[in-house]
Amino acid sequence: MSTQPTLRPAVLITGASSGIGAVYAERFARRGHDLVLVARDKSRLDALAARLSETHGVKIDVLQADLTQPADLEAVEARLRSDARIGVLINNAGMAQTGAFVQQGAQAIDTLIDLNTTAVTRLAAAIAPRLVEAGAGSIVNIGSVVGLAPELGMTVYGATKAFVLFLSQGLQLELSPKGIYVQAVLPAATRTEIWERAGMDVNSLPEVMDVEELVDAALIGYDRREPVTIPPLHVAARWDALDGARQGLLSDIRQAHAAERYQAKA
Ligand SMILES: NC(=O)C1=CN([C@@H]2O[C@H](COP(=O)(O)OP(=O)(O)OC[C@H]3O[C@@H](n4cnc5c(N)ncnc54)[C@H](OP(=O)(O)O)[C@@H]3O)[C@@H](O)[C@H]2O)C=CC1
Ligand SMILES: N[C@@H](C=O)C(=O)O
Repeated sequence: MSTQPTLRPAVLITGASSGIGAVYAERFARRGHDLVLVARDKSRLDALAARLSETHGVKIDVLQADLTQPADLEAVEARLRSDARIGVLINNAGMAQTGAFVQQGAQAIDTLIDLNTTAVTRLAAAIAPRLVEAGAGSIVNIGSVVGLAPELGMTVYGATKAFVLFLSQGLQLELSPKGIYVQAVLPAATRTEIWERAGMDVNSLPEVMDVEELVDAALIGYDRREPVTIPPLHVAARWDALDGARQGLLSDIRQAHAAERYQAKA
């Protein structure tokens, strides 16, 4: 990686070996950012890094890591803590899981939660103090519209993505006043390997977005500093209404007593 000072922060992207992460890598390289690419498949990362650095003239480091493995996760955390050039974290690595809840084994549940929630939180926690100290930087967390409302066969996956949205909104509250931009991106079905990896045929879906269109839309939200970007949502007011209703509900929470409908009848 360059030791030359640069105006553009380096970007660390998890899950950069394919799909959404690989397109983020290409787009940030095109914008002139140096990159740190993270995933398990080193040969794919090396090939992407070689192509992007040759095409765009940026410096690219590859960090092979299985983010469900404690030692690997710690290595990425250490990089985020110590490398002052990294000013943007794209928390993208994730996996899907479908099927009935009663059929899911403990190991599969652990792996899903470790990758989709624990790693996302730990990596944000690793970079945040340094960004706060600098008073600048961005954290982008890739959630999913599946995290907005429960769907049959997606219970644990959806719960992990609801966590990502909640985490992002909490980080916005805490970090925005300190100059940090936090974005939650919520794709719907997008044409990537995630479907095949989870044993699903993407071609059986009625509608699918191309991955380049998804990332380009997410980057428009990023450039506008949107807190929540939902590229497939065609009526933006729907999100405002949902978020507003949640805040409205909070105004009717009274902590001192149970609501009248829960008062024991005399
Ligand atoms: N595609 C879709 O329809 C949607 C996707 N999303 C979200 O987008 C994100 C990216 O997924 P997408 O691009 O679609 O899928 P892909 O399967 O194409 O990409 C997933 C990326 O995560 C990496 N990854 C998987 N497991 C691990 C692990 N244990 N440790 C480190 N890296 C890992 C993979 O690389 P490697 O195998 O080399 O480790 C790969 O680079 C995910 O968070 C997903 O939930 C959200 C909504 C819809
Ligand atoms: N990744 C997809 C589900 O498997 C999604 O979030 O839509």
